[in-house]
Amino acid sequence: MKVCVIGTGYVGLTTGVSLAFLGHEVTCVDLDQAKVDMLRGGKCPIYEPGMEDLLAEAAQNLTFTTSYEEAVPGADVVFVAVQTPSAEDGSPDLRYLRRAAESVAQSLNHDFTVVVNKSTVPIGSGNWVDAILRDSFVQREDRPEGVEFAVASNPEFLREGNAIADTLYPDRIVIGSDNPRSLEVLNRLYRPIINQTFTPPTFLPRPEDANAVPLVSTDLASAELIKYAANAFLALKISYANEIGQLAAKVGADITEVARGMGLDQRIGSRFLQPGVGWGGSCFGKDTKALIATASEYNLDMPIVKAAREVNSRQRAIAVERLQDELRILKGRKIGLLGLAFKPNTDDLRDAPALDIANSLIARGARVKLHDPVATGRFRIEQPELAAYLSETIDDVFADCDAVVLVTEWAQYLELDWSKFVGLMRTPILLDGRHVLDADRMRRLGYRYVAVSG
Ligand SMILES: NC(=O)c1ccc[n+]([C@@H]2O[C@H](COP(=O)([O-])OP(=O)(O)OC[C@H]3O[C@@H](n4cnc5c(N)ncnc54)[C@H](O)[C@@H]3O)[C@@H](O)[C@H]2O)c1
Ligand SMILES: O=c1ccn([C@@H]2O[C@H](COP(=O)(O)OP(=O)(O)O[C@H]3O[C@H](CO)[C@@H](O)[C@H](O)[C@H]3O)[C@@H](O)[C@H]2O)c(=O)[nH]1
Repeated sequence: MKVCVIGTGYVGLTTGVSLAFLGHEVTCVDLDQAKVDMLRGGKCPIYEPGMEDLLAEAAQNLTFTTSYEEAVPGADVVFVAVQTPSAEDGSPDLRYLRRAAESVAQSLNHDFTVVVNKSTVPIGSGNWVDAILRDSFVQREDRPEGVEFAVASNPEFLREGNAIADTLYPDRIVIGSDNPRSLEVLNRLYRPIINQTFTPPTFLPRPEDANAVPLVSTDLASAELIKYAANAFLALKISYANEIGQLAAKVGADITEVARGMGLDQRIGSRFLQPGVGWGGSCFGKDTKALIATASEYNLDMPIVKAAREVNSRQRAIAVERLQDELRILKGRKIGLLGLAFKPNTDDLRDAPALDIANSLIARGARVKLHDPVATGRFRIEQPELAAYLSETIDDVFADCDAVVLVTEWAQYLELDWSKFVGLMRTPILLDGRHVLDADRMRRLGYRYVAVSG
């Protein structure tokens, strides 16, 4: 099938490259010429494991352009995957979506095109996009005859760092549509994934437990709400683990053991109970805020979602308090942070806990040293005022340091020979921001091991 994808960020690029890999003819549009140039050269503008390999495997079915006219005409499906960041009042800023929809309408010329919203958007946006498309289309002087289109919602559930596996082997596919023809088109598009009939990429074999993928076919509003409800649930699951973690620290319980004991109950499940400095990234913060903003439009309070947000920001503050408890005075102390990206296997720094922790330490007069195995290039561009604090080497982070915080659990850090670094520190305080290090072993090596919850 002929597919167009608007936006080549984390979601658009993964969607476009994966569909091309499955054999569809895909054209990806982005307004950012630099991104398009990189992608044309086979280079990936984001750090996403496997993406360059998949780009290479799918190259014959893939085109990148800045031109809607080159991409939209003749497409059976147009995915819109532009950013929807938070506006001042917490609601999503839909400017990028509006502009994309207006541009799509200028180039529609096929007998039937499904315009699929993949961006995370407030409930009701499907109808809003439909209205923009129709208004813009009827105003076209060159409006072709016999053109039909319909809007569908197909929320995305990929995790950064795991984007390709989440796309090829998803837990479910959700399609919201009030139009049977759209459903039929999207069913056809996704059939290789739904039935798991494709040959897996060489670098990413099909997991042994991969089964046929459930398709949730529903109305537009329900599909849009599923996305927010799922993200808010995951966010509050982590916040709950962190809230219990604070109590565990007071009563002398081990939150890792508590989370394990809870998670083995299949009704609870062990995933997303990892305690620590809490969640960051471009989605949980923005989407919980948006859910609260949408509910307030209907005079509805969302106390559980609000509490999840509160607990999450408290965790970042607690990390700094733990250091203060250990060192008493933070002014003049040298504190190293290991990990800047909001989680491992990505260079995404959006709402990364490390940024708040670093800024808070600097505000208290500490001298910070920042390290990340992958995200420093992006960090220099996005956080120029903090760039001077970057360390090139792990030795430099530890040298003469009063405390080191493991903020992001990159494999490189977990696999460090920790015995090598303890002697470099002025005081060997190690704050485990993710509860992933072996506390007993670290203590045996001479560290004063402290965790965020405990
Ligand atoms: N990042 C994730 O893990 C993730 C997962 C699921 C859902 N989402 C949602 O998907 C959407 C996209 O997120 P993202 O992280 O991929 O964003 P992103 O910022 O990485 O990428 C958006 C891309 O769209 C391009 N763009 C903006 N306006 C455009 C236009 N009018 N025409 C063409 N290109 C345009 C930008 O240049 C950018 O490259 C958001 O709504 C987000 O909430 C994100
Ligand atoms: O037990 C856990 C699990 C995660 N995290 C943190 O939570 C954040 C989010 O992690 P993750 O969900 O793995 O990453 P994202 O790429 O932000 O993915 C989330 O947000 C996406 C955007 O909407 C959705 O598509 C995904 O389904 C959803 O998991 C990160 O800071 C993690 O460090 C924890 O603190 N404890």
